[in-house]
Amino acid sequence: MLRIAVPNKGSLAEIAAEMLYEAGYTGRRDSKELYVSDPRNGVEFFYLRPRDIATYVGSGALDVGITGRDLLLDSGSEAVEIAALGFGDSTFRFAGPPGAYADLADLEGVRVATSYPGLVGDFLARHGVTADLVKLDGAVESAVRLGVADAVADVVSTGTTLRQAGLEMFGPVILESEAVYIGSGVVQPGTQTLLRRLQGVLVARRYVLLDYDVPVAKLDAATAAAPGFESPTISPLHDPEWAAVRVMIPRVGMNQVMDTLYELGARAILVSAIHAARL
Ligand SMILES: Nc1ncnc2c1ncn2[C@@H]1O[C@H](COP(=O)(O)OP(=O)(O)OP(=O)(O)O)[C@@H](O)[C@H]1O
Ligand SMILES: O=P(O)(O)OC[C@H]1O[C@H](OP(=O)(O)OP(=O)(O)O)[C@H](O)[C@@H]1O
Ligand SMILES: [Mg+2]
Repeated sequence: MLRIAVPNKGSLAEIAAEMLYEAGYTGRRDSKELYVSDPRNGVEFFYLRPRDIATYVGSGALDVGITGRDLLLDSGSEAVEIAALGFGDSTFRFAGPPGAYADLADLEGVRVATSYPGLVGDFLARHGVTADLVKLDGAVESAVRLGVADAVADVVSTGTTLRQAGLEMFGPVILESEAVYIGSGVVQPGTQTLLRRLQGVLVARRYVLLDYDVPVAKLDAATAAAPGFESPTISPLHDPEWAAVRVMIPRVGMNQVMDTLYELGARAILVSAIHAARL
C-alpha cells in the first residue's frame, strides 16, 4: 500500500482533499480523522500538519505527500519535489517598516522574525548576510509593531496581512512557492499512478473540450488558431465541404478562441468540461 501524507489543516488542506477526491480516492468523513485506508486504490492517507509532511516523507516513514515548496525547503528533509500541483501559490518575501530597508545587505545584524528559519537562514547564508533570526509560530507580521523584530520574512499571497500590519516588501523574492507532490526519493509502486491521477485532475480543471464544424477550406486556419494538446481530431461530415474538429484548449481564453473560430467561418462551436484525464 502506498502511504500518503496530506495536510490536515491550513491553506492547502481543502484543495488537496478536493483533488484527491476528484482523482477517485476515498476522503475523510470529518476533520478529526487522521488516518484513512483506501484498499480499493491500494493507498493509505495520513492527515498531518503541512509543516511536518516533508519530515515524515524524507525519513521514509511515509512514501509520498502533498505540502508547500516553502515548507519542504524549510524542513531540510531529504524529501524531493516530484511535481508542482498548481495551487496554494505564494511568494516568500522580506518586509519591514516603509523606507527602513531597501536591499538584502541592509539586513546585516538586523532581527528578522519568521516561521521558516531554515528557508530564510539558507537564503541569507547564500547571499552572505548574517541576520538575527527570531523564530515565531505564525502571525509574524505583528513582530515589528510589538518590538521583537525589526523586519519579517513570510508568506505573501494578496499582501493584505502585510499592509494591515503597516509593512512593505523589500529586497529579492526569497521563493515562489506552491503546493507540491513530494517523495522520499525511492520510487514506490503507485507513486507514478497517484501523480498521473493528480495531473489528470489538473488537466480536467485547466482544459476544456472544444468541438466545432468548419468548411474544409478554412481547416488549416482554424486548427492553427486552436492547435490543441497534440493534434486535433478531424472527422469528415456528410457534406464533403465541411469537417468536424475536436480539440482540447485551455479554459482561460476559450471565449477568445471561440470568437476567432466563428469569424473564420466555424459553426456549432461547443465547449464541454473534462471530468477526468490521463494524457
Ligand atoms: N495566504 C496564503 N495563500 C496561499 N498559500 C498560503 C497562504 N498562507 C500559507 N500558504 C501556504 O500554505 C502552506 C501551509 O501554510 P499554512 O499557513 O496553511 O500552514 P500553517 O501556517 O502551518 O498552518 P496554520 O496557518 O493553519 O497554522 C505553505 O506552503 C504556505 O506557503
Ligand atoms: O498576503 P495574504 O493574502 O494576507 O496572506 C499571507 C498571510 O497568510 C498566512 O498566514 P496564515 O493565515 O496561515 O496565519 P499564520 O501566520 O498563523 O500561519 C501567511 O503566514 C501570511 O501571514
Ligand atoms: Mg499559516
